[in-house]
Amino acid sequence: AFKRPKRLQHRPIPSPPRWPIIGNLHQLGELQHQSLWNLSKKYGPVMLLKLGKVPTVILSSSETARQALKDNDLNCCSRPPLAGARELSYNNKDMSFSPYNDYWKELRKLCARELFSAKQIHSFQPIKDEEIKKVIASISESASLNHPVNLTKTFLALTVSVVCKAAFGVSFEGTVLSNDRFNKLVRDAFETLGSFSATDFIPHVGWIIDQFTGLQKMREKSVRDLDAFYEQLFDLHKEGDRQGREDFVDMLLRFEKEGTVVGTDNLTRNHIKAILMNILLGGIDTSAITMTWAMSELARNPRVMKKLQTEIRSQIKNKERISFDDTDQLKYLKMVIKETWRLHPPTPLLLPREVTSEFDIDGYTIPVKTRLHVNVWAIGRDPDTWKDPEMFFPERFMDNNIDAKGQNFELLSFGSGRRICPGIYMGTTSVEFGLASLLYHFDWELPEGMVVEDVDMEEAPGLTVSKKSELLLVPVKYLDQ
Ligand code: HEM
Repeated sequence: AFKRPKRLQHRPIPSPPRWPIIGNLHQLGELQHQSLWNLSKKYGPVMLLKLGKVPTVILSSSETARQALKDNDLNCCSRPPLAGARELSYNNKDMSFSPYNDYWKELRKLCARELFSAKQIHSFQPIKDEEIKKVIASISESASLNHPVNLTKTFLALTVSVVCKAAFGVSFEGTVLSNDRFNKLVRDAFETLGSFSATDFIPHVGWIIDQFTGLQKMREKSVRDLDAFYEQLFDLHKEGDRQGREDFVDMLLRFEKEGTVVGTDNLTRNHIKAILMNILLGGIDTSAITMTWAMSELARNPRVMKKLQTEIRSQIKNKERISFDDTDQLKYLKMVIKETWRLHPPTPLLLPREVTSEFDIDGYTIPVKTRLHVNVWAIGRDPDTWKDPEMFFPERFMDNNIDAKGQNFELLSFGSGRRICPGIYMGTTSVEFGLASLLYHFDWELPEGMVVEDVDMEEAPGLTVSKKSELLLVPVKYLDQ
């Protein structure tokens, strides 16, 4: 048989030893980004794993991430077919898990215009004002009783209510997903999306394993519960029932009725459900997770908390509402949020990409059909990029222009390239507004008997990574108002 001359042979990509059938699956552990980080310290920033039958390359440095997401974006901007995602997205009819095709391109354009534009997001401000008012009133009550507030739940409830009203035009209370159920549903959905499912990796018999481990059952339950929620939303949007401006759901339902073609597809109910899933899962949890991690870091770093509150209080003074112009001036707040994303990127391995044309990274050839993960969590802790990487030190962003908008490969919390998160502005402004409001109105103390070392920073597994234990802090009303 023909053999390539030695000098033209591909260098094999460094790879940990593997077992038959499962390959390297056993090395992943529960917190995959951490296991992969440890492996990359030994095997380098371009590392090949065999996850069952699927060749998977993990990139763990800003330089290798740049080569993939910038220099070769077009060669790797598709998504692999995944069993869990397929069910939750009605056969990949959503934006996040759709392969790279005309439907995805048109859908992204449509959502950019109708949902993610600065104009749309500014139009949601009255909703945010109203919802934050309720949150502040409820925290004030806890403050007067000296009771701790569960900030994990508070942030989730805030983003749920804002997103539901803004994007879905309905009040979340009273829908089939009451708060606590919603919380569990979102975590389960992300866990099923984040677990490496045997169906994807082991041919023919993998699905039996997923039945056995209960993953399939959990997945079916997530799909069923979410479906009931979308159906209720559609009922609430029935013609004639509502007045006022057309919201995002009204618009999608109108497109369905008019037989609108998006790329190659006639928009159907299932397409709409899949798109709503993206907003529900993509838009709510990530922002809430960011705020919870930020407050946890602030609780552990009283110096940073004080400095940030001084900035916020001198900017806001006695204003009744916090505007976009206000948060835009809060330079230290922006640094605190970036530092939070460096250490706690909500989606630590981004969403997986699939290679559609062969290309090279660091001289290694990445073949077609390879699955690609960028370990953003590892990049945020890379000692070659960051001095004292484990330290929470927002001032590190003072002397550089690094931001998270996809141009700086050291900070990739939203990804980069064609698949970059379309909700950057929506997410960033929500996080800025939520944190500024709570830090303006209250000082935050640790519950009685706790010291800063007791704030637990352990992570919970999933496609998005949240803080494992809930964050409880005691609010003290800021009286200088
Ligand atoms: C702090 C907030 C957020 C973070 C950290 C975040 C993070 C991410 C990341 C890492 C990706 C994958 C990028 C890649 O594969 O390269 C992504 C994709 C996506 N995000 Fe976000 N996100 C946030 C907020 C939002 C919001 C508010 C929405 C919508 C309401 C949203 C909707 C989406 C969608 C639809 C995609 C899929 C894009 C595609 O594949 O074309 N995200 N996000």
